Amino acid sequence: MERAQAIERYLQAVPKAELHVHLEGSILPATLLKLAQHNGISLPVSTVEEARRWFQYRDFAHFIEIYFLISGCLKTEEDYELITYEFGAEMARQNVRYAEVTFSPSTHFFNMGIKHDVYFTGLNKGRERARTEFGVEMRWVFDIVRNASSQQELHRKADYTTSVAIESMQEGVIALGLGGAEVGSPPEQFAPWFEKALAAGLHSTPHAGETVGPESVWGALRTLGAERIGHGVRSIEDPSLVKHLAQEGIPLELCPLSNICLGVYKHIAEHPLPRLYAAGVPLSVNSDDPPLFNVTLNDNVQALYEPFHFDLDTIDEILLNGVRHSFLPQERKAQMEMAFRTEMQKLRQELVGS
Ligand SMILES: O=c1[nH]cnc2c1ncn2[C@@H]1O[C@H](CO)[C@@H](O)[C@H]1O
Repeated sequence: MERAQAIERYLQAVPKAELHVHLEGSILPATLLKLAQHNGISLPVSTVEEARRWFQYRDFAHFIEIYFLISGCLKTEEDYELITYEFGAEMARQNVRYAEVTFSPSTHFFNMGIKHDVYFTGLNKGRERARTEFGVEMRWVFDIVRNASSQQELHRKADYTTSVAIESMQEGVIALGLGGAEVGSPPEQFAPWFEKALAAGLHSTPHAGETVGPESVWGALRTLGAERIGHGVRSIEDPSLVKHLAQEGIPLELCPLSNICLGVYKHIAEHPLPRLYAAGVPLSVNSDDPPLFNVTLNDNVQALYEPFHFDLDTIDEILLNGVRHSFLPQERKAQMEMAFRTEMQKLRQELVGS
């Protein structure tokens, strides 16, 4: 029994890097209630307990509905600064040293009327305070929200997201993403914006293969220049795609507990992560929208030990993938991987004895 507890303590303490986590999906419930009240937004819940029960989803569309409501609770620069600062505090609690954090500018600009310099000044003030106070580093992934009521709206949102992402490259934005409901919104139509973003020097990491099958991952690889895939978990359904991902070394940003909470898989024991790993597909473990699933990144990491039964050396390698698959410059990645390895060895001796 105590070995299992020692391993749990080790997995909490070990340094990590996270590549797939949404800022608006990480707002702490108590903070969300305060923001809603302060900004005159009426939510169907008024206590943290009620919020936790509210975070149960009938299906993906229901999740997006709640996600949209939550995004609407943000109004001032201070609100954006607060949620980013608190995100940094949570990183420190999980021993996450580096995170590439997804944010959806078009929801705030078009749906809530918040100007770029309001939300982005807040985001970067919060990011800087978290760096100074907790020693955690964040970079931004701005994602195009794929759902729109018309082609014209889709173009407007994609144009806006891509241009603010390119404009903000010197202030921490490192990649263009693609989020929202995949059903009925295949990746191919977003090729022009990803072409523009890649040409400007941004990286490409669209969501694909989460709520739809392998064809969406093929589409993201072939037409969006995807260097990583958000989720991509349903690649498992196409052996030729699994082989391609392994041979080309294209990383998947897996979020196992998110897939259970959103009904992609019924039980964690049937999640394809072990099969993808065994097939040689590069993968990292991420939390996606932790408070919205009432879990933490460390709960996702713990799943590698129980129920996936990976040994600690393998778990350490999967955690180091969070550094290796990041969009940091090569030398920064090498430094960070070295520092993580040294700390892992020390913690393995101290906490597990092996
Ligand atoms: O797991 C996810 N898949 C797709 N979109 C997600 C996920 N988590 C959060 N979002 C967010 O949902 C919004 C849709 O309007 C987007 O902001 C997207 O980033």
